[in-house]
This record gives sequence, C-alpha cells and structure tokens, in this order.
Amino acid sequence: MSDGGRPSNGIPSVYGVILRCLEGLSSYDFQTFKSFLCDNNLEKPMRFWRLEKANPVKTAKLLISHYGETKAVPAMCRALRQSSLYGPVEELEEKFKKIQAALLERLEACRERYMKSMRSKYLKMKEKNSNFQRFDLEKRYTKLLLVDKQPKKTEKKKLLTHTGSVHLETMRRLSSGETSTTIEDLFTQNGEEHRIVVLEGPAGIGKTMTINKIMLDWASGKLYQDKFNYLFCITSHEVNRITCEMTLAEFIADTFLQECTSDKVEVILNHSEKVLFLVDGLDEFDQAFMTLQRGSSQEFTKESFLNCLLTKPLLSESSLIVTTRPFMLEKLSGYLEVPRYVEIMGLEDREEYFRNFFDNEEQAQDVLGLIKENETLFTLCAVPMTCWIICTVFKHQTKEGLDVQKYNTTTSIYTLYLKSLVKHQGKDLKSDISCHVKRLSALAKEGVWNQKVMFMEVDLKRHGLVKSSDSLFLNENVFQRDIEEYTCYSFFHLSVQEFFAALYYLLHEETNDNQKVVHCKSQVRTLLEKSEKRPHLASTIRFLFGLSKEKQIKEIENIISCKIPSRPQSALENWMKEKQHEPHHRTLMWLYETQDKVFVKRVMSRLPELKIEGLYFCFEESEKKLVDRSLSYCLVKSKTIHKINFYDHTMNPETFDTLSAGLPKCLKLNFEKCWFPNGDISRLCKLGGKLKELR
Ligand SMILES: Nc1ncnc2c1ncn2[C@@H]1O[C@H](COP(=O)(O)OP(=O)(O)OP(=O)(O)O)[C@@H](O)[C@H]1O
Repeated sequence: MSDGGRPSNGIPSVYGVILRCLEGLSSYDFQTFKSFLCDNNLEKPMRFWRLEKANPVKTAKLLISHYGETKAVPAMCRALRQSSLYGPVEELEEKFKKIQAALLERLEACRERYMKSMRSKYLKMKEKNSNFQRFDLEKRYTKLLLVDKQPKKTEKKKLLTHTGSVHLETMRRLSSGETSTTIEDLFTQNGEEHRIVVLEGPAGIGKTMTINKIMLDWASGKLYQDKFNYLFCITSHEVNRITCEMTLAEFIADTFLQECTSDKVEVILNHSEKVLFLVDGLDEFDQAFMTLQRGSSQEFTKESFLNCLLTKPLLSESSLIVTTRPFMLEKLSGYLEVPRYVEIMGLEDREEYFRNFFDNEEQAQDVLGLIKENETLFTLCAVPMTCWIICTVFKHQTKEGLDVQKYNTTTSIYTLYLKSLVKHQGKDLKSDISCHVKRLSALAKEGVWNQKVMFMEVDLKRHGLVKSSDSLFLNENVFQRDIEEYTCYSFFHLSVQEFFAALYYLLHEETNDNQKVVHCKSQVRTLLEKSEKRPHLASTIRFLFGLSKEKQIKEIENIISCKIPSRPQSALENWMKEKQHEPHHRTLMWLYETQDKVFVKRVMSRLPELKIEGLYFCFEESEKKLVDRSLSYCLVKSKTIHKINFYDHTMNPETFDTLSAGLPKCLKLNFEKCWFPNGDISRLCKLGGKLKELR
C-alpha cells in the first residue's frame, strides 16, 4: 500500500479510492456491505470475525491485503452490487478504470525499458571461448531449417493404420519441404492458430540460439509486435533461484521486472493472451520437477513451477515455446495440450554460417574450401555447434596446420576443440594441464549425472578447481540476486560438458577396499546401466565410444601430456554382447563413432541380422542421415554377410547414395512399410553384389 489515500505521481492509489468509497457509505450500508464480503458464494470470501468491528480504514486495509491491489476493487464491486448499492459501484468502477489506465500507461514505459534491456542483453552475446569477447547475434545468427513434426503417436499411427492416399499424403508431408516453417510463423500453421510450440532437436542444433534470436527480434520491435506485449525467457537457472512458495506475478517481478511490484505485474498478467513464455532447455531441468499433477494452485515452489506452468493453472491464455532435446518429448506430451511440434534440422545454408562467423570473407572462403575437402565433416557442419568449433579452432590456427580428413566424427571434432583450448591455455595451467583436465572431467561427470549445468564456486573447490578466471575451459556467468551479484560457472556448452564427462572414464581410476586400482570397467558399467533409465546420458556414452579407440586415446595423451590409465573398450563391448539393443541404430552409431575397424569387425560378426526401424526415429529425423552413414560404414568394415530388415524407413535417393557402398555386401534385404519416394526402386535393383533376396 503506497499511502493514506494521497495520489502518488498523479495516480490516485487503490487504497485511497476504496477508503473514499467506504467513508461515503451510511453505517447501515457499510455493515450490509461487510456481511456480503463474507458471503460464501463469493470467490475468496473474507472472514466475518475479522471484519465485524473494522472501521472503513481497517476494512480498506483488510480488503487490499486479502485480495491484492488489482482484485480488491472488483471484489468490492461484487459485494456492493449484492447490497444493491449501485451508485457507489458506478463511481468506484469509474475511478478504478482511471487508475488502471494510468497504471497501464506507466507500465508501457516499464515495458519499453524491459524491451530495451532485453535488446542490450541479446544483441551482444558473450563469446563462449572468451571471458571478454562478445559477438553480434544479429550478424552471427544463421537461418535454421525448422520442420513441422507431427506428434509421434498420432501421425505414426496414421502411417501404420492407413493405406493408399492417406498413407501417401502423410508420408509426403513428413518428408517434403512443404512442412518447413519459420520463427515468424511458429504460432500459425495452415491458418490454424497455436498457443503452444515445442521446439526440439539434438545437442548443439541451435535451440537456445533460436530462443535468443526470438528475444532479440521481439525486443527490437521486429517480431510478434501485435501478438505479444511481453516475452519471458525461463531456463533452469531462473527456476533454481526460487526459494519459497510464490505466485507467478511475484516470480516475474523478482526475475524480470524488478522495477514493478507484483501487483503491477498482475495487471500485465490479466492480459495473459499477450504474454509469451519461453522455457529453454527442458531437458536440463531437474527431472524430479517433472511429475505430472494437475492442480489449480496459483502458488508454486521450485519443484512445482514447471508443473504449474506447463499444465496451465497459472495462465489460461498465454502462449508458450518449450525447447528440448528429443528424449524428453514422450514425457512432455503428457503435460501439454495440443502443442505444435517443430524440429530444428540444422543450418539451412552452412556456407552462410562461415561468412557470418568471420569478419573477413577471404578467411571464410579459405576455411570453407578446406572443410569441403572432407565430405563427412562438411555434413557434420549442418550442426551449428560443430561449425562453431571448427571456426573457433581455425580462427587461431593456420589452415596448413590442420589435416581435415581426420575429422569424421563428433568426438574427433570435440577432441580438436580440446586441443585448441589447451594450446591457448595460460602458462600456469599448461604446466599441469593433465591434472586440470582430470578435475574438470570430474566436475563435468558430476554435472551430467545430476543434470546440472551451472556450478557454484564451492562445486569447483570440491574438485580442486580454483576460480575459472584463469581457465579457458569454463564460462563465468555473473547473475544478479536482489542487489548482490554472484558468479556461476558453466562449460561453454552442455555438449562440451558431456565430452569432458566421457573423458572422466578414461582419466580416473578408482581404488577398492584393498587400495588396489580397479579398472574403470565398473564405472563404465554403472554409466551404461543407468543410461537405460536416464536417456540424457546418451551423448556422454557416444563420446565414450568415440574416445575408446587406442589411436584416439593416444591423441588425448598427447594433448594433455600424460599417460591415460584406463581403457573402456572391453566394458563397452561386453555390454553390447549382453544386450540386444534392437533396433540397431544406437549400436551402429556407437560403432561409427569409434572409427575402429577391428572393433567394428568384431562386433558386426555377432550381428548377422540387423534391424533398422524408422519409427524409432520419428522424433530424431535429423539423425537418420547419421544412421545411414553408420550402417554403410559398419557394413563396409564387416567381414560377415548380413541380412537387413528395414522397417518404416524412408529410402530416398540420398539414402541410397549413403548406403551404396555398404548394401551390396548384404545377402538379404527386407523392406517392410518402407517409403520409396515416387515409387522408385530401380536403384535397389541395381545393387548387385551378393544380394540373393529382396523383399
Ligand atoms: N542459428 C545459429 N546461427 C549461428 N550460430 C548458431 C546457431 N545456432 C547455434 N549456433 C551455435 O551453436 C552453438 C550451440 O547452439 P545452442 O546452444 O543453441 O544449441 P542447443 O540446441 O540449445 O543445444 P543443447 O540441447 O545441447 O542445449 C551456439 O553457442 C552457437 O555458437
């Protein structure tokens, strides 16, 4: 409550208006009015014993503390009407309208300041490999290919249960460019309006960058101007800061609009159809927070925040964009009512990324020319994170110093990145780089296991790491809490953290009760077993496969100048032996990641019959190419004759190009519910080789 009824900054206070009205009532009307405030038919009735002896001043105060400034007058008007006091209602409503209008005007100024602050926050983003440099988001942002995805079950069910034209049409829609969309059109699809959009895609594909770009374009007045008055971007960081039960208005006032009281934020939320929430990195939230409970509570804790926001008791009309890696989609579908699913497929134009990254066109062309010499590497560059690593490495290295043919896998690219970081490390750390990397890997592993991406200084200390200002490996993030600033540390990207977490299994030995060194096998085993219930561990496992080849281990040894004690390969192989892992996509991708011919040959000899299932990938369309490439690679390296059962797999010309080296080595190919665009199976017939059976 701001004052005793005096106007503040020219706007009369709600308290003042209520008090004037109450003072104007006769004593009889005042008592009647109070009794109606306690009517149980009213929403949120007041307690009679509290009001019974209250004079107008006390009643005005009680009204505001009970209903809050925005809802006190409407509640009062309802009670006045029930008391048939229509004259005072009209006057009160009139005055309240004026207060609201004046408030909105003042809020407009606050909105403009919020937009300005968001513009400066997102315009110059901090470069991840430097504590000081910033990059211009406007210049760096490269258009991404966004494709409409149908919710897994309904669309796939349609495919499986329909034949003829419906099947064809669904397939066409799933595989044709017609389903692509843009940031501008995220909320409209074929004339249909959406309020909830799920943006999905694998690590490093550009989900966060898309959210950042949306924030920047909105704050610069270029996007969603008529649609939304406010955009609030929420990550696990904001939610982890919630320390007590609070309302959404309190949360927003605390987190985004510090200059507004929660009452003013209530006014904004009263027009929730003009508010867009962006929840970035749902997969990075603590999974314990994702327990589905439909409730009507207006207040939430850190644990129930997501539940309240996603199941919408908080706001019925607001819009929502959620970004996540694919593994969370199944869980998410239980929460959201009819969302639109959009998958980020990667960069629309890889060459444009290079031009945007380098200030110098000549340097961009130089690097591009080199990258194009390695077709696989150029393909991997569809993932912006890969482009970023390549460009960052090249910025500090002459092109003569790099043999691009070596970089065929994600692990090899991240190893290159590690090499470049070590090279640019300060002298102090360089002398003990192995110890530093070891400690970082322990921090990364702890984070990956607990789904934690932000670390406090105590976390660093626990692992023997000092403040990161002297380290190029961690980002320093300064946040504001009330009037104090505090610092958190993070790896440059979650995928980098996952790479370091995989390194942990190479660099750390454990001792048993007899103080004997235990092979890393048991730790690797625990990771693999846990991953069956915790899909977010999948990237770490893929890196571990990538790091398991002897040559790769030697490369890491050279980079960090120390002997690596552990070899994870036998633990990985045993696990593959024991588990079926059908369909075989994961196995093939793991094998491809190793680039270890002997290992691949051995594992493939145990897999004479392979099952490739498209359905498995309906949320991970962008990984289909990698599966095809992995299959072809494994077939080429294998000395066994294989039978392959393709199920629900799209066999477009590109697939054939990728598989052309491997397929002729098969004895039998079986296609079930597969899609051959234009009905063209001529390329299949030309395969020749050992092929005896084609069904
Ligand atoms: N559209 C883009 N234009 C330019 N660079 C991009 C773009 N998208 C992503 N990048 C680069 O790739 C990096 C990783 O992108 P981003 O953090 O958005 O991935 P993500 O999909 O959110 O990954 P994760 O699921 O692991 O959080 C960014 O830091 C940026 O350098």
